[in-house]
Amino acid sequence: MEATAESALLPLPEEFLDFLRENGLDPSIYSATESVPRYIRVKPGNEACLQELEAEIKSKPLKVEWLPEFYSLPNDVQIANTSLYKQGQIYGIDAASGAAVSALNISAGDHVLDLCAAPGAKLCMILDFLGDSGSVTGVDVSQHRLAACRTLVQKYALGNRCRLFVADGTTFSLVPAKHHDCIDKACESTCEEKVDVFGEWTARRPWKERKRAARQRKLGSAMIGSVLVDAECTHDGSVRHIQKFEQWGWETLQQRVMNAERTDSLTLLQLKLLTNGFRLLKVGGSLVYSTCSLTVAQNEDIVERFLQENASAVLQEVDAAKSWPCRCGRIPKTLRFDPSTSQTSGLFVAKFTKLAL
Ligand SMILES: C[S@@+](CC[C@H](N)C(=O)[O-])C[C@H]1O[C@@H](n2cnc3c(N)ncnc32)[C@H](O)[C@@H]1O
Repeated sequence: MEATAESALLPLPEEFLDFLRENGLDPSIYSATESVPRYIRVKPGNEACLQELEAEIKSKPLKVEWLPEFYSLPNDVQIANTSLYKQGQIYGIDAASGAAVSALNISAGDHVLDLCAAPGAKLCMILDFLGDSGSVTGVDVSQHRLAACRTLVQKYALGNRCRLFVADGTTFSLVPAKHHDCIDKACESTCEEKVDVFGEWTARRPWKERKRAARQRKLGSAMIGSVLVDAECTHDGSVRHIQKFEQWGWETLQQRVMNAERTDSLTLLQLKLLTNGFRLLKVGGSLVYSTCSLTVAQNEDIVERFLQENASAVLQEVDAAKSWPCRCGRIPKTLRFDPSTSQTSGLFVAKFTKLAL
């Protein structure tokens, strides 16, 4: 695959540039990678430890003024070997991902559903927001990715308010099929097989608390005030992800990102995940739909189709976004982060609430 003059500065194949043009995306996004820093989030209350980090990496973490607890580092700094990372005091998470979680406006005591939870950076942030009350239910269809999520939750000592399920988010119900009757046949087959594989995981909790949690589970979706649908997508907005194809081979990029059939089935999956997440949301609650794709097909088109099919859904303004370095999507109130506008990874964010009809 040969690079054209236009792509001379970009190590991108012509097919990918065509994909970007077809989706109205500016290829120069991918040349802004040098200016996109690496981001970390500090566990709440641990900001004093940053001096130690500075000494270790020999670079000063810079406060991200628009997002509490976030700091930027030069993009070539590796944090995996730092003692603060190993001790579970800092997280590696892009600022745009942090913004998607912030958009939910979670407060202590909320019950939150994370429908595509693994590997779990956003789920950990939600748990940190909740503090000592409320709960998070994390769901992911991939067993090995959810195992990584579980490891992360344990590392950051956040297990007490979290339960994780290997299940299909398009049919997941809060009360798993293993213990209760399923709502429909499709759910039955998917949930039973998947939930049995991994089961429900929680850290050890006192008996009283478990009893209360079981009561809350019975109340089911009436409790779910916030839902995050960070949907599976082509990841084309993640420049770091796209760069990895240089090693993996550009032909895999063709299969995973540009394959039209795969994209069609992905958009269907995205719509189903959004629809099911919304079904489980209580009236007046908030749902954030996000993807790390920048294509309209996986973002605004999904939002439009979803709004057409769900009369009780309305788009909401993300108030905090007034001070965020992002731009509006094609639909008012939706948000787009990208490397050149935001100096973050690419991310689309739409926030909905549910009306009582
Ligand atoms: C963009 S990633 C989520 C990242 C995660 N929110 C985080 O912050 O680490 C999308 C996830 O969706 C999961 N997924 C794909 N299809 C799914 C489905 N039908 N139900 C639930 N999860 C699914 C994938 O396994 C993947 O882990």
